[in-house]
Amino acid sequence: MDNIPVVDFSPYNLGEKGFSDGHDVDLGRQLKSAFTEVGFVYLKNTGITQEEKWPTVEFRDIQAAFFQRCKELSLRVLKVMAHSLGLEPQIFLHAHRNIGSDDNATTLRSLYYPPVNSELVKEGQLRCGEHSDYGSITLVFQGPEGGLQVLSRSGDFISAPSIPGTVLVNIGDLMQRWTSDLLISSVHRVLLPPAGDSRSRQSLVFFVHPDDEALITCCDGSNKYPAVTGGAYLQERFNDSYGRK
Ligand SMILES: O=C(O)CCC(=O)C(=O)O
Ligand SMILES: [Fe+2]
Repeated sequence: MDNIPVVDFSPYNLGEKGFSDGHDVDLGRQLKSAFTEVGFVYLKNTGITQEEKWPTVEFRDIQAAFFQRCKELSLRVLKVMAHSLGLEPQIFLHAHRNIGSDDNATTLRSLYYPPVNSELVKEGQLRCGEHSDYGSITLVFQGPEGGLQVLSRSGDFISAPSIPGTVLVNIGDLMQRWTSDLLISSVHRVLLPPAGDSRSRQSLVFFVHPDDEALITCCDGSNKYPAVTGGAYLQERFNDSYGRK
């Protein structure tokens, strides 16, 4: 699979109550296949609408409500993931009980990329450098400008444009470790706009992390990676990134 699949999330749409009952095998299979092969998926019919993405008025209240919607969607995705891997359905949810509190590092970030003067651009410059995300999963809401690219297994960068009516979801490094490298945390980047395109770029990104105290052990029972708490893992990654020993 060398493109990012679009998967219909209707069975777990936020408008549907009682998602804890039963599960959709087909949806789980599609999600698992996307996360094992590309590490990214577009979810459609999530219940989060196009309009909700772009809060403009009464920002704080809207932001808090949007955070809550993202949290709920993330928990549903984590639940389907657990099912799809044949794991105890609550395994990921149990480790994400404190999203939105001080004991959990999950954040909603508003990322503004200023306009670029193409005459000043140097060879190889990017809007956002190549990286993978640290946490469990990430929800990405992009504007229409596009520019996001994902490194595929074959070694090529593939475009991940904004697809109206979908939420782009990707696996983070800690989830890859948790699943003993079954689900993949793909490297991605944001390109500069094409020459002459002087638009800014706006995205909203919901980075999901397990609770600081949650103990993450390889879910297949192997000892591929030692157990680590969500908090300690994140601290380690920040230390590496920011050069602190
Ligand atoms: O702005 C985007 O579309 C994605 C940014 C990103 O990958 C990140 O901040 O981790
Ligand atoms: Fe990222």
